[in-house]
Amino acid sequence: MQYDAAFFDLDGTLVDSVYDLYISINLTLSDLAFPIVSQRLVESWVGNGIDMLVKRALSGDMQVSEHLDESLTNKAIAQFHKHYEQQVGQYSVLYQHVETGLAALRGMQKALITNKSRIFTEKLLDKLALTNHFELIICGDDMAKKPSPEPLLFACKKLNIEASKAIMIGDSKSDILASKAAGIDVIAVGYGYNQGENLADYNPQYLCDNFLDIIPVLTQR
Ligand SMILES: O=C(O)COP(=O)(O)O
Ligand SMILES: [Mg+2]
Repeated sequence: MQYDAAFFDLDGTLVDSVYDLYISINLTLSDLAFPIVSQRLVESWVGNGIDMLVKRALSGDMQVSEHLDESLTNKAIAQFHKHYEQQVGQYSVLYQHVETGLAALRGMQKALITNKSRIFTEKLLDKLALTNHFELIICGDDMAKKPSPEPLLFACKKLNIEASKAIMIGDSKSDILASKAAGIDVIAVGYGYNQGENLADYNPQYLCDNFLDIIPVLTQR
């Protein structure tokens, strides 16, 4: 087989998690008397971890305002933690064919590499019965976040495989850039949260519109 291990992103790749994030962000914003924001905007801000999501929400923009007050930011992050801890997994669902696809890859080593914090990742994986699919789970607060190649290279080391024998599957440019920097092939999925970017511009080796389409890429000889 061309690949020995598959590294999966979480939000926007395996799980459509935006509604829980949208609710928790707006509860946070209304606690602080900030205007609430649309689900579409929240979706475009997901993918660089929770602190960044909160900062973008306070700024009302993808580009974080340089005038954000530090104590306000810290308060907002703490409020978000409180709300998301209650909310995580309530309305999050697996994308179509994820269960079938992961089952089809039973013999292959799999790691989950997400920018989401560990406390929320574990709850979400548990609620969706995904935990047992993965030999290794690396979260955004364990080490540098994607687009750093660090979590991908760490996974290669832990699973004892060459970068050229691994492939990453993700929905954002962070996943593609991290893979390229690590020398790992990447499948970009077109159904997730692309942060308003055209993923093809980042030249992933493969582009798939459906989770099942990744299986023949992973299992090709
Ligand atoms: O930004 C997040 O918290 C989610 O990140 P992920 O897409 O890497 O799972
Ligand atoms: Mg993602």
